[in-house]
Order: sequence, then structure tokens, then C-alpha cells
Amino acid sequence: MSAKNGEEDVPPLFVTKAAKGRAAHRLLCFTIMVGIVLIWVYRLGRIPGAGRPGRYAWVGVFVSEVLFGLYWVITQACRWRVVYRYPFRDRLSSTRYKDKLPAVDVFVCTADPMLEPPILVINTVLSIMSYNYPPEKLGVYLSDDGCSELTFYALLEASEFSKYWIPFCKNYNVELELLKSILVRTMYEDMKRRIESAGQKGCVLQEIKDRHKGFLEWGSKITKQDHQSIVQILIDGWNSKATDIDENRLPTLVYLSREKRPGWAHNFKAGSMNSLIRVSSEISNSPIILNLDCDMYSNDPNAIQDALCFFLDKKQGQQISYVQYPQCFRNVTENDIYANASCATFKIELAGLDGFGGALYIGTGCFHRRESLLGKVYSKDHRLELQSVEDNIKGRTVEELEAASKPLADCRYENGTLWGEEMGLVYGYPVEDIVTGLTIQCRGWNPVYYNPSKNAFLGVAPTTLDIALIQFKRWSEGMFQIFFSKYCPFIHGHGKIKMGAQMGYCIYLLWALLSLPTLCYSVVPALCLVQNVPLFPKVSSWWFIPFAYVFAAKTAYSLVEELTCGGTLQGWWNLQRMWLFRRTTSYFFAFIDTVSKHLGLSETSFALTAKVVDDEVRKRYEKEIIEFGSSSIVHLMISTLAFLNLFSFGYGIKNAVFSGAEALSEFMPQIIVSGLIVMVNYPVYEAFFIRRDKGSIPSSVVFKSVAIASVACLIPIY
Ligand SMILES: O=c1ccn([C@@H]2O[C@H](COP(=O)(O)OP(=O)(O)O[C@H]3O[C@H](CO)[C@@H](O)[C@H](O)[C@H]3O)[C@@H](O)[C@H]2O)c(=O)[nH]1
Ligand SMILES: [Mn+2]
Repeated sequence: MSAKNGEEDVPPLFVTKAAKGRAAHRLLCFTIMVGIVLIWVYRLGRIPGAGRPGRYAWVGVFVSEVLFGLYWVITQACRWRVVYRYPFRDRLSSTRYKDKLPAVDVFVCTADPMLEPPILVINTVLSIMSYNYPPEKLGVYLSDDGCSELTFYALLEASEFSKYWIPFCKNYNVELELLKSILVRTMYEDMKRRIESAGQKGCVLQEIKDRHKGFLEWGSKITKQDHQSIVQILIDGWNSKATDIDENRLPTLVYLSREKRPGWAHNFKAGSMNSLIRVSSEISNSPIILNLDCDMYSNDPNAIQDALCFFLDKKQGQQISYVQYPQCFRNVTENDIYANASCATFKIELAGLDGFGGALYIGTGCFHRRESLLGKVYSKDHRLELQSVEDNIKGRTVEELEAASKPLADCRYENGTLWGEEMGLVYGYPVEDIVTGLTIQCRGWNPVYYNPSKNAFLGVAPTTLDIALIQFKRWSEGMFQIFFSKYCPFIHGHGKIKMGAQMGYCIYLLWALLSLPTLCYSVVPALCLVQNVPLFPKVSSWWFIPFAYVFAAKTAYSLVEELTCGGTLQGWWNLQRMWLFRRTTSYFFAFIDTVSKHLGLSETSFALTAKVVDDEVRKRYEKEIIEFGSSSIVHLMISTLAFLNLFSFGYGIKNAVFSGAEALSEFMPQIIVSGLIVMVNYPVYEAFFIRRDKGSIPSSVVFKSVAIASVACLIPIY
């Protein structure tokens, strides 16, 4: 090995490569941009004069096209400089790094034993405990915001089962999904039965409770919203006596339920993560933290090694604050009916943001450097602390450690501190992850987005339309709030992160705003059509070309993108529908709620998504039949838009047939717009006219929406 300036020439642990086809993409962007500008020019030059019908409709459509166009520009920021990362896992196993492997703490968050069944939670925990990583360097912390003895009981069972399970995984090199051995399988099934039967009873049997002191914490009357801090170390992994059946060491396993009291804001997942950071600092204090949602199990026992390649790289590793993996799901059906997989987001957009140094932190599947998460500003001399867990413990007993860490999870602890502001995850936003990632980048760190070919983690995607839309409402609302806060990337990030990254953030932060032009485009052309007010150039005019080109090019582009990312044609079509549903419901209600929050009318909340549904619903999901089923305002909105466009499309066709070529040419673009909306809404009509199952649209919703749509058709156009 050669020596340069006294420094050893170490091979890098990862490389970064630019995506192919940049030039072609940029050329296409240019032509689309020309089309967009021509559309603006056309609109601007032909605003109907005062008093003429359709003047306001015209202006509305024009404003929508301006917003769509500008939004399109920022979505290209994310496609401009796409980069991919490639770690060299094998190089890490060389002797050079053998003793330098840092300890890793894994945080798992759960919040409700009904929506997130304990068996699901411990599946995640068990998958992490069997990582192919020195167990004495691994700590697993479960934060239970549900403060449930059922979850605690499940974790206790898991700690016992792990003694058989971990050696089994290591001997046979299996992962959770490949649970095949008869003995271990039976043990697992038995454990699962016990946990689920406790769940059905709603409590843990006294004879089981007598087996562990931890249950004493649930002695007095405690509720989810009102209880003391609970810290229980179930496996003290630093103790050489904590071993599995093969006498190999076990990872540390800790249960935490931070204190909650009425009147104290608990800040949802961000609060839970911050308690985890502090409690773990008292126990293992590992320099690397992996953070996972409770439904997201590890699918690759070597994922830690991959992530470490980034942190330990001699040249660039020092500045890396976190390594974010994509959020992939184990329950996505072939054509991804609710567009959960977001292929283009995870394969292209996030990699594109990474190209500008703006890799997002998306809350789960993310390895952090503890010090950057704590709020440290990047400086050149940061090194990963290699202090061992034993050193941190300083000979204290399990009871002493529990006693010392409990106060760190108390409500009062954060009073008058910088937690939630400059330390730990940021408070006040339902998307704590995005805003926290942004603040970390603004402190000079350089995160990495890594999308391995083998999924490192697999989570649970929503399986009903309601859950899918509620999730997007929380996200779009949270992100819109960030845009209007002091953390707006253009202000907070000014001079600190690249312009491309600032713009890239806005793809997501501005989701809620997009609801307005989308609603305008799905209502105004339809209403104008039934009132015989033309809004677009005639098909026979030259001006029709930019409209047609921009639409065709963007559509073809998104289709090609989806197919190259592994999606199906049907999946892409489903994405178009979800795109419309999200924008006209989730984003719209998020927009309204954000505005009302600014007026002080409501408070931030975090709507937890259910990870399990009943059998009937699950079967429909597996058959890719959309679950409408409830009569919420969301469904009223969806079916009103569907019927409005059905009416206008029908009217437009009828008119075209009777009024001849001239009218056809004039109204064709509007017929197309309504026709497309009708086509993507096909499942809505089907749910009303054909389906009879419980997931179809309640007739009350349909009657209301037909009434609203009919009345709307009578409104004169201004
Ligand atoms: O008060 C709370 C609320 C939630 N959670 C946990 O947060 C995680 C995410 O909640 P979930 O209902 O599954 O929401 P998702 O929409 O699936 O979550 C995505 O979006 C969130 C931000 O909105 C991020 O925090 C998540 O990491 C990201 O996966 C789960 O493990 C919950 O147990 C808590 O610990 N405490
Ligand atoms: Mn989730």
C-alpha cells in the first residue's frame, strides 16, 4: 500500500455514481418548458373582457396552469442530478475495520396495541436482534407510547424466544420470512398464540405477571395518557452471562414508555424519539442509531454493514449525518391499488435530492450519527466515538441503570431545554422527520440516500382508501406547515443548502397547495362544458399543439418512469387515480386545516395509521378492489367530482353529436379533460352501480354527490 503525505491510501468504502441519460432528460425538459410557456402566453393574451362569460373561469384555469407549470419546474430539480450510492460491504470485513465497528442502537416506536398489534411489534424487534452484527454492540430499544402491558408482555416473550431464535437464524442463515425449522416454528406459533390470547382478553394473566417485576409498573391505575416513566431492561447485553442457548452473547433489549400527563404536550413520535435518545445514552450510548417504525422489519441481516460503509469511509464519512433507506412495503399488491410503493419517489426523486446534498430523512429505515441527531454542528474533527458499552455503564446494575434513565423520560425533563428545538427531533410538526432532516443538513452535515437492490426493511402499507388518504393528509399538512414556518427551506436553508435541495424539498412541502389548481381543473372545464363556454383553443388551431404536447409528454414521461422503476401499466393507471384522489381530498383538507391552524382554530395532531384490518377488507385489498365503505366527507368529495365530470362528459358528447364539426373542435379539449377524469374514476361508478359488498360507496353518499353535482351544473359561468 502506498503512503501519501504520511497518510495511508485506504480504498473507499463507497462510491457515488451519476445516473445515466441526463442529457436526454434535460432536452425533454427543455421542450416541455417551451410548451408550458406557450400555454401561458396563449392564456394571458386571450382573457375574456369584463362582463363576458367565462372571464373568471379563464383566469382560474390560467392561474392553475401557472401553478402546475412552476410545480413541474421544481419536480425537475429532483431529476436533474440523480446519483446512486454503492457501498462495499466486503471491504468492511477486512481486519482494518474489525475493532473499529461502532456500537449501534436501534429504536423502534409503537403507539397503540390495537392499531399496532404486539406480535407485529416484536416481529420487528426479533428481526433486528438477529442482525449479523456483534450482539454485544447491538442495543434494541422499544418505545411504547401506548403504555400497554400487552406490548410489554410481548417483548418479554420475545426476549425469551430470542435465545432460540437468534442461534437458529445464524446457523441457518434465515430471515424472518423463512421461518422453517419445526422446533423454532412451533415455539414461535406458541408464543404468538399466547400473545394474541392476552390481546383478546385485554390483559395479562396474574401468573404471568408474577414472573417479571416489570409488570408492577402497571399496578396502580394507569392509562395511556396518564402514567409514570417506565424503563425495563429485559436483556443486559453487556453482561457476558446474557447468552442464547448456544452460549453466544445476546443484544441488549430495553422497554421504554415515557411519562405522559394530561396537560403536557407529548409531541407524538418526535417526543418518543427524543426520550429514546436520552434513555439509550444512559445505557449503551451507541454512536450510531437506527430508527424504525414498529411495522418495519429488517429484511437484510447485513444492512448495518452497508450503512457503516458510509459512516466509516475515510474521506467522506465524517460529514455524513444519516443514511436513509427507502420505505418499502411487504404488502403491496401487484398493481399497487393505492399507489403506496411510490416507485418514482424512491428510485428517482430522493436520489435526485441526494444529488444536491438534500437526502430527506423520512422517519424510518434511517441510520443516524448520534451526535448530529443531538444537534451538533458539523466540524472536521468529529470522529465516531468508539467507547464500549461497558465503559458507559461503569459497573452499574440493571436496577441502577433503570432508575438513572427513568427521569430522562419524564415530562418535566425537557422544560427549559433545547430539546425539540435545537436538540433531537424537532417538535410541532406532524412530519417531524422531514423538518429534522432539514435542520441537520443546515448544520453542515451531508446525509446519504441509499436504495439497495435487496430491500433492507419492509413495512406495512395502508390497505384501505381511508387510511391511505388520512396518511397523505397528515403528511401534506405537516409539510405545508413547514413551508410557512421559520424552517421554510428557502429561508432556513438559505446559504446553507444548495438551491436544488431547497427546491427539492418543496416538491413535498407544497403538496397541499396543489389541491387548488387540481380542483380548479377538475371542476371548471366541466362546468364550462355544460354551460357551453369554451376554455381551450380549438383542436384545429395551432395553439392546441402546446396543450397536447405538454400533456402527452408529461404523461408518457411518467409512464416510462413508472415502468422502468418496476411498476406495471395498471399500477401507473392506479397511480393517476390516487394522484387525483389525494390532491382533491387529502391535500385539500390539509390546506384548509393549515390555514385554520394559522388562524388558531385547531391544533397539530398525529393520526396513527392502522396496520391491521379485518379479514373481509383484507381480501378485497388482495383482490385490488378499492375500499370506499365509509361516508366521510372524503368520499363525498370523490364521488361529487366523479359525477360532475360524468354529467359534463355526457353532455359534451351529446352536444358534439348534434351540433356538428365546429362545436366539436371547440369543445373537444374539455370533453377530453372530463373524459379522462371519468376514465380514472371508473371504480367509483363501479362501486355504486355494480358492487354490493361492504366496501362499496354508501348510497347516502352517492345521492348527496349526485345532488351537488346536478346543482353545480346549473350555476351560470362568470
Ligand atoms: O404519538 C405517536 C405517534 C406515532 N408513533 C409511531 O410513529 C410511527 C409512524 O406512525 P404511522 O401511523 O405508521 O405513520 P406513517 O404514516 O406510516 O409514518 C410515516 O410518516 C411519519 C411522519 O408523519 C414518520 O414519523 C414515519 O416514520 C413514517 O413512516 C409508528 O411506529 C408509531 O408507533 C409514536 O411513537 N408516537
Ligand atoms: Mn407506518
